[in-house]
Amino acid sequence: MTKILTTDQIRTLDAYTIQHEPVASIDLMERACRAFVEWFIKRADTSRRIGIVCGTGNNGGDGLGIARMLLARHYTVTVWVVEGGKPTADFEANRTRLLGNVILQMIADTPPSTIFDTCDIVIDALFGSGLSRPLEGIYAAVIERINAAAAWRVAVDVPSGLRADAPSQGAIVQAQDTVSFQVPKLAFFFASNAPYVGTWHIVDIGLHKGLLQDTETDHYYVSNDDVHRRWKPRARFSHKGTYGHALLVAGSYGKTGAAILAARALLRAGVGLLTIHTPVRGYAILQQAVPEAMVSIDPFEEYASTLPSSDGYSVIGVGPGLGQADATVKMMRKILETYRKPMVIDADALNILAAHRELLLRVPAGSILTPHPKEFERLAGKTANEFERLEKQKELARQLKSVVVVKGAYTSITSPGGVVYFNTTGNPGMATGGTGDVLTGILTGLLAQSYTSLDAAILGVYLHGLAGDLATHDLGEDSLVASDLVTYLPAAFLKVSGGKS
Ligand SMILES: NC(=O)C1=CN([C@@H]2O[C@H](COP(=O)(O)OP(=O)(O)OC[C@H]3O[C@@H](n4cnc5c(N)ncnc54)[C@H](OP(=O)(O)O)[C@@H]3O)[C@@H](O)[C@H]2O)[C@H](O)CC1
Ligand SMILES: [K+]
Repeated sequence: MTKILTTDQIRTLDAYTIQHEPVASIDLMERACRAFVEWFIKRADTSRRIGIVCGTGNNGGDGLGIARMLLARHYTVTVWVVEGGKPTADFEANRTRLLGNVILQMIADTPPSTIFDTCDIVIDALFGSGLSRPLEGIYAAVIERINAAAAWRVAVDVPSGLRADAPSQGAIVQAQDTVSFQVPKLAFFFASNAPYVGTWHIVDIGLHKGLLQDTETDHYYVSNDDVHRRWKPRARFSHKGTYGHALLVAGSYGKTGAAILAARALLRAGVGLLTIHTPVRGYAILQQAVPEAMVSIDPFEEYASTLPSSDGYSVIGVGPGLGQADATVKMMRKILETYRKPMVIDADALNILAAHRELLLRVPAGSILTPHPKEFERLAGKTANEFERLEKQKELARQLKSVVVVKGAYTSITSPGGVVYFNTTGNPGMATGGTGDVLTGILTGLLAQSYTSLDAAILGVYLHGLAGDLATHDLGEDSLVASDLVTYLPAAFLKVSGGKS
């Protein structure tokens, strides 16, 4: 797992590195500038006219150092400094080092709208992790000009105006790319900040490895290696019983497709045996569409009302296309009163829990809940921003002793212990009906194979998004449909298992 640290933790790491490497602060800044420039010159040649907008803190100091290095590589660079804050020592040191290479353009008042017209690229080095309040006045005016420029906007460390660890207000640079030092910031993982952060990139600036390792955090993001470590190869002498028998309670009249998608994904996730419980109207369709599954037929025609005994199943996945009929609510109540093993609860099953809160506390420990933001709001209440929502998500996971997965651009997975894992696969092509049903199937299939609920969630969410990425590679984003995720799931497993699955 790769850590996401707070700005206070990064500051502590800075100070510790300076003291124990040891390295002078200005030389650590030099390392940051060099790391940024190494990244930058791979993406822009010297024909591109560059503007660098600096504050007077260390983010601005980075900007001056970057200017000096790009000038030395024969780039055309214009440097603006927005006057206002007390210059830091490292800013001054880099201002001195830049003397003679370029005339600094000082900005004291609102600049003309044409100020950045001659720039192909604007590098934002106004503010970084030191931002402590909304930007106003001259800073807001300059940011307005930066955002209006037709240039490619690249932010140094953090887009100016964005708080790294808290909700942001006021003027914020809308960067297409953010090049951040050593670790990403929590704000990068919230959909509402995507217009400011753009695509984020991490460059290593050699902060003290030992302390980095020992620094505790509750926030991680998931990489392929992490997921590979969680995937379990199959033993040679195993049989279908080894891989569990899942019960999928899904489908209602007009929404049998959700049950088909979830069932197919469940099977592709490797479950040993699958039984689908569905109303009469779904029986023939499911037997035809998913021949590998057995079907348990509900006495009701159009929606599920009565579960067969839930014994003998390793896991129950409930929700896709279920509907919220009274008889279905009664069935949910019965399941939650009698079944005590982990469940995967999604879609209408979540909405039933939200509408009948006494049922929420009956969720068996070790379950996985998979709400999208709207379903989460119904479960946990409205929140002002994604930071607040994340705290509620941790609280719900703790309360239910279960894993809560909130689906989104960076799906977040919260453990009962309050640790959060941000997924890093997936793409906008997956914003299409049925992808949630596929995820429910994958998670149920993994849980049936005795993955812990946290491993099943981290592995399953990653595989789901990876299948989407592999599908998009061949099909594009516009035409992606939920069934493609099932089709590409085997390829995702092969990638995660290093070809051994
Ligand atoms: N390990 C690393 O990541 C390294 C990062 N580096 C760079 O350093 C910056 C952080 O630099 P810092 O000087 O701490 O802060 P900023 O440059 O972001 O901001 C400068 C000061 O501005 C003041 N401030 C805060 N909010 C506002 C505001 N809304 N309006 C006006 N001024 C504001 C604040 O001072 P106050 O005393 O006023 O609070 C800031 O100190 C990091 O982002 C990297 O770019 C190093 O180069 C190397 C290591
Ligand atoms: K910045």
